[in-house]
Amino acid sequence: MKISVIGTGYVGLVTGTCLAETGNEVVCVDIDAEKVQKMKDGEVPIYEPHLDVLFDRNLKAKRLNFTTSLEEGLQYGEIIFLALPTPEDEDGSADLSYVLGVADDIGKKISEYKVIVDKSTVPVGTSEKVKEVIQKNAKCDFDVVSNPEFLREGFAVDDFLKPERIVIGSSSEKAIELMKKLYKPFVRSGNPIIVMDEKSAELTKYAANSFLATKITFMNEIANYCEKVGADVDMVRRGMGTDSRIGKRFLFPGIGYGGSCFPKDVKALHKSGREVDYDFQILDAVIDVNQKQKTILLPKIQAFFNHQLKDKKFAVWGLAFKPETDDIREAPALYLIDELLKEGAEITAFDPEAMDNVARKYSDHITFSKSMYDTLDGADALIICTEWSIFRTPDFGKVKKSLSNNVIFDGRNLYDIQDVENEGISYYSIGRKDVKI
Ligand SMILES: NC(=O)C1=CN([C@@H]2O[C@H](COP(=O)(O)OP(=O)(O)OC[C@H]3O[C@@H](n4cnc5c(N)ncnc54)[C@H](O)[C@@H]3O)[C@@H](O)[C@H]2O)C=CC1
Ligand SMILES: O=C(O)[C@H]1O[C@H](OP(=O)(O)OP(=O)(O)OC[C@H]2O[C@@H](n3ccc(=O)[nH]c3=O)[C@H](O)[C@@H]2O)[C@H](O)[C@@H](O)[C@@H]1O
Repeated sequence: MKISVIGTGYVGLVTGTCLAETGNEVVCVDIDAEKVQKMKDGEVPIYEPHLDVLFDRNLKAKRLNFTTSLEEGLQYGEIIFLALPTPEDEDGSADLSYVLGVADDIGKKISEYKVIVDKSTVPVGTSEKVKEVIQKNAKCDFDVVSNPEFLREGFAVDDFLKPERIVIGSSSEKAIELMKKLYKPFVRSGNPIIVMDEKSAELTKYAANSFLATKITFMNEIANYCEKVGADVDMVRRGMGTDSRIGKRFLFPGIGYGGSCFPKDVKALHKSGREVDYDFQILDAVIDVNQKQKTILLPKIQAFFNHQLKDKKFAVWGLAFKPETDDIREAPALYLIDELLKEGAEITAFDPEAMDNVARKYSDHITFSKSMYDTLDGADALIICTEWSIFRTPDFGKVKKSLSNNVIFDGRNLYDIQDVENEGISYYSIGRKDVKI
């Protein structure tokens, strides 16, 4: 099939590449000319495991193509995916200007039947709005489908190629059949294509993300409570997670959820509720708790250093909002670093992939190191913000020797308490017993 993808960011690039991988001919459109040129030259503009191999293969086979011309994109595909940003607006709602702006162009530029597929995360009722905007100028038939994307950064290729489910929201039999045909190669593992109305599909996406954010936040509260009463959240997590109704995943406490989606999507659903006079009280609490959780290590750091953080030097391991990505959008590490900088501390950081992105934002304030151990030179303490595999089994001898204050503050509970205690290192983590040497 001929496919166009409008917006070649994270979702657009993964969508385009994976659809080319199953034999479709794909044109990806982006307004960022520099990015388009890089992709044409064979460069993958994001760090995403395994994407480079698929990208390279399909680019060389000429099944994957890039352009800055929206007109070309809109003429090309019989199915047109919208993978455009829906960022947080000033009032917390989803900014639909990218999606509706392109919809306006679609109405003016299509001349034969097209299926317009919304892959962006959008509030309930957006597909109706998109339809209306296109309809204003359209001279041919078209259908609008809501097809939310559930991929996770770091596992995006696997999630796209072997999805647990595909949600298709549409009332058009013709569009549903085309979408089923397109997705047939991806459902070989028996996972379902779930067809529903557009509004339910749109809400499924927000409900899934908000539920997962709530699950994490609930565990963060349990962890905070564990500290007050002397329980160990690791034990509680394992005890709870074995109940199949609860499940083991997304129960890991830490310094809050971040990323380009959970924070904005929880806020957008909350705001959408307000618009119809519905108060999502649970989401109010999730937003509030998560905001505080990002700096939950700060009081522990302050107490350890008797509230004298001026000129203290901190080594920070991990900047990305989670491992296996270079994405720093809403990364908890950056919130904690901001607070430490405000108190006059100095930061030397290492992240396997995200340092370039952070350097662009914090060019004058953070020093970056070539290796995790280099950050420790002259540092008073080590702070861990992202659970990259490389941080899981460090040479504790080296860590201890380099740090002047022999203390680790761990926002991701990477180490066994007993192991760190045996090494003679003071250790503060989330929801577990502190080790005070
Ligand atoms: N990043 C993720 O892991 C996931 C994101 N989503 C949703 O997918 C949507 C897109 O997210 P990302 O891919 O992360 O966004 P992104 O910000 O990485 O990429 C968006 C791309 O669209 C381009 N663009 C903007 N206006 C354009 C226009 N008029 N014409 C052509 N290109 C244009 C930008 O230059 C950029 O390359 C959002 O609604 C997001 O919530 C859904 C699932 C996963
Ligand atoms: O809509 C989206 O963009 C995507 O948002 C999330 O994917 P992603 O943001 O890539 O990352 P997650 O793995 O979900 O992690 C999000 C945040 O939660 C945190 N987290 C996750 C799990 C956990 O147990 N504890 C925890 O603190 C992570 O550190 C991270 O900051 C969802 O998992 C995807 O299904 C969805 O498609």
